Amino acid sequence: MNRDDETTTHSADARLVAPLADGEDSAVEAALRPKSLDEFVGQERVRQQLDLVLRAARQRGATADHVLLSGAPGLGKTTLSMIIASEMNAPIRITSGPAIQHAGDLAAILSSLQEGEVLFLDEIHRMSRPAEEMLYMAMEDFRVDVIVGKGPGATAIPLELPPFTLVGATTRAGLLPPPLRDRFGFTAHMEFYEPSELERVIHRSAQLLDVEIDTDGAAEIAGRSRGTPRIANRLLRRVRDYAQVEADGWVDREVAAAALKVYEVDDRGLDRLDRAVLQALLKLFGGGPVGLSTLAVAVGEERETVEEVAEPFLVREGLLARTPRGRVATPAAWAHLGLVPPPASGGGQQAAF
Ligand SMILES: Nc1ncnc2c1ncn2[C@@H]1O[C@H](COP(=O)(O)OP(=O)(O)OP(=O)(O)O)[C@@H](O)[C@H]1O
Repeated sequence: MNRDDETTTHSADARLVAPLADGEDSAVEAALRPKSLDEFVGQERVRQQLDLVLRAARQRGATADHVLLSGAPGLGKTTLSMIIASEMNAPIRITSGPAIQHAGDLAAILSSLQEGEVLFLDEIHRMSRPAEEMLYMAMEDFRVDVIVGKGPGATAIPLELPPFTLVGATTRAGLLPPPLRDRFGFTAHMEFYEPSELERVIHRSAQLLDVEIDTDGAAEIAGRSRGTPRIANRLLRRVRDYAQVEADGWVDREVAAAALKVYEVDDRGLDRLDRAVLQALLKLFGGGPVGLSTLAVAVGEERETVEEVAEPFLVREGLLARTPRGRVATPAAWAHLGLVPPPASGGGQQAAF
């Protein structure tokens, strides 16, 4: 799923549990970002490996190897790139694949880098082909060929670059051409966070935002955050509003649960759209199988919204299965909505999932 897909639908935009940043997130996130590897919660394996890569580079007095970070939105790729720069005591330049449509755009950025600078290229899989090819040489030889002129008279002028560290981020490592993937010295896949890790994220953010929260309150929010720190931080801010107005600013389990009920985020992190999809699947179609288009019409949404915004989380949670014959609810979906599968229909088929 790319950003365009996720942001074109109004349902996706308005969602409290959307993994992509909204305007408010961007304003607050800078204040909540961990500044060092020690402060970065979870992702133990990635953290350990990255720590070694950076320490070794520092000891050698060299620029760190290029790093590729892959994983879903909101798991901390931008944060980690800033940490890499700060651990290497280097400046950072931030850009993204869609912003680099021409090789010349990339040449301009690369030629203005300082020695040792970190270049963070978000959504690297969305860069144009000519820019991508220029990047190969830049990564490997710290050199680019700038083409001057057009047609038979065009000449390539080689341009030396200072050594730099490229940090590429992608939600879809599988879309990267192998020659690009192979040029990264270190590749890290970021996983969704465990509830206990999200609890630590929430406690840390609560402290920075001056929110009083107890362990149970943090656990309640963590369980609804869909494994994603960005969502955890966003839910915390909404709970803070509720607590301020209704509970003297204090957040415990009851306050967190009551707040998130107001915002229609249930105890598993499903929101209204997710539940509408499940409810239609169970109540109107007996648990499926039902075609995606039919399901979308039943919930009054675009096909893409159901497929790209609601379904990935439902599938990940084991509530819905995509089969060649259509969408099918799992036994967990019936249980989650407190419904009993009809004996003669979906129930039997669902046992297979
Ligand atoms: N491991 C972590 N510990 C604490 N906070 C985290 C962690 N990972 C992410 N966050 C917080 O979550 C928010 C989103 O993180 P970030 O912007 O780095 O995600 P991202 O993976 O780059 O997302 P996107 O791809 O959508 O830009 C930030 O506010 C950041 O502080």
